Amino acid sequence: MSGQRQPTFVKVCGLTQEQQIDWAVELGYDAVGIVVTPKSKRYCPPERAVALADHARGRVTVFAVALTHAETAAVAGHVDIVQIYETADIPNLALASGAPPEKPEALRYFFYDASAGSGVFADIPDWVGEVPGNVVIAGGLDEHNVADVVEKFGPYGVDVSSSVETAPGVKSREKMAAFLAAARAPGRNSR
Ligand SMILES: O=C(O)c1ccccc1N[C@@H]1O[C@H](COP(=O)(O)O)[C@@H](O)[C@H]1O
Repeated sequence: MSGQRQPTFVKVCGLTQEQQIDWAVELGYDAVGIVVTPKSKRYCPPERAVALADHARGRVTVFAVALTHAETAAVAGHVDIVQIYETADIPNLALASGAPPEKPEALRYFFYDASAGSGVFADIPDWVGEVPGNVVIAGGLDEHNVADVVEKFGPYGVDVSSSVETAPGVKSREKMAAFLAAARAPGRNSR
């Protein structure tokens, strides 16, 4: 390691329209998430999810987000990373959980997420700062609390959905810009 600090990885999740992906790319987000579990209020059915993924691919890292591996089957070949709330034997796995991962070394990313898109923030346990690898913190983050979370835990990245919306699945370019600026505020880029 050179000791040089990398900017915090920032993902925006629950995008439902091509324009929202364009905003994420223009603003400089590292990754976008397309939600493919029918249990979500931001659900994109397979045809829409594939269209969105194809629109984004090569411009930004694309995540398919679901509760189970099975829910990602239709879109998995069109995305870079599969983010699910159970383990699976796949190379591009982002495991999301509110509990410590058993095999962090097998993961591309570990998402500490106790919210699953609810937008509710709760105190983050100290063990999150000890998990090795690419740890991304999610769950009720917004432009007002994200800098403190980055400063306290020094995660690889952060993820947001609810707080950059005006309604479920309806992202606001202004809110997305404000969140990104707060996440990468000078002196807070600690990965
Ligand atoms: O966004 C959803 O609807 C969703 C549904 C099921 C699983 C995960 C979901 N989103 C993920 O939730 C977190 C945090 O979201 P929020 O900022 O609290 O609204 C994030 O990791 C999304 O990827």
